[in-house]
Amino acid sequence: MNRDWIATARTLSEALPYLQRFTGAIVVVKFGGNAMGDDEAMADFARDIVLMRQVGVNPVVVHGGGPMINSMLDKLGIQSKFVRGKRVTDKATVEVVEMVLAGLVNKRIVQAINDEGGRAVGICGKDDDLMVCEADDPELGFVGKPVEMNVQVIRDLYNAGIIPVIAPVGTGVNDNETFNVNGDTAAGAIAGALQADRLLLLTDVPGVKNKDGEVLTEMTSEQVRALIADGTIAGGMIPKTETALDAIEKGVRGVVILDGRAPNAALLELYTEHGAGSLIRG
Ligand SMILES: Nc1ncnc2c1ncn2[C@@H]1O[C@H](COP(=O)(O)OP(=O)(O)O)[C@@H](O)[C@H]1O
Ligand SMILES: CC(=O)N[C@@H](CCC(=O)OP(=O)(O)O)C(=O)O
Repeated sequence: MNRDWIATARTLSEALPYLQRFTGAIVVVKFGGNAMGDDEAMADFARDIVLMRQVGVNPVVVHGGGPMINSMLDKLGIQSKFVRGKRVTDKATVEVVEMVLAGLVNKRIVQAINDEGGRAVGICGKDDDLMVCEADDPELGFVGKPVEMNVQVIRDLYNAGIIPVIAPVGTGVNDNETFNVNGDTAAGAIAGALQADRLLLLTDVPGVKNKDGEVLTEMTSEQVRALIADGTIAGGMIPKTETALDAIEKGVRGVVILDGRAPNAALLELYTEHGAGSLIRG
């Protein structure tokens, strides 16, 4: 018999304890703009999500799209800068952010999942008042900090067999406000409110690296705080690791930062003994 088939059957058989462990689990997957790649990479991601759903997990996708916002802002001649990993967002910018995230990027992911045979429905933090925000910091303009989460809509969707795909655009406490929420922050707030079993943060590096550039496979909250304090964790990795700490404090059982460009990254993490990326636990 073909050796590859035998190896495939063995891999499936070895996955049994993991399949059992994650049946019924709530797994929030943050899909970062840098992890999205081309159509083939998008289809691979979508297939992994559909497979998770097929084997009894409740996947909840929260996405970013920073590079896609950058390219639209460029086309429109609008400048933007980042402070501590977050985009300074004025009125014109927040309109572009909503258009790109809740529109183009959200629907691209929804379509990719549906093309793989799943049932995805795309929403943003405004739908059913899912994510109510306040201004994070006056210096950042319309950047939102989630202050109230109404996650019943997410439960209603996954209980109906649907995969929710969520854009990190929030509503405000006052009427007619729109906030740009960092994708990691939104994913952490959603995972915390759902008391998720896992939060997977898919990005463009294999994990959190130490001073020597080596990936740390397991970390405690304390170790993460030390790496932020001494500057080893910088740029976009700051909101990501802060999100991890916050989510764990809110009751998420484990947060994994991993390379979304690696084939089948999420499946490797959930269903093999090797795992992938950096696992952060209390
Ligand atoms: N200690 C670190 N370990 C790994 N990546 C780091 C670290 N410090 C800073 N980074 C940077 O953080 C980036 C990931 O954040 P970001 O670009 O915002 O990703 P995403 O768009 O996927 O949310 C990496 O590409 C890397 O350049
Ligand atoms: C406040 C803030 O910075 N919001 C982000 C939202 C998108 C995002 O987080 O995208 P990635 O996950 O691809 O980085 C932004 O404007 O770029």
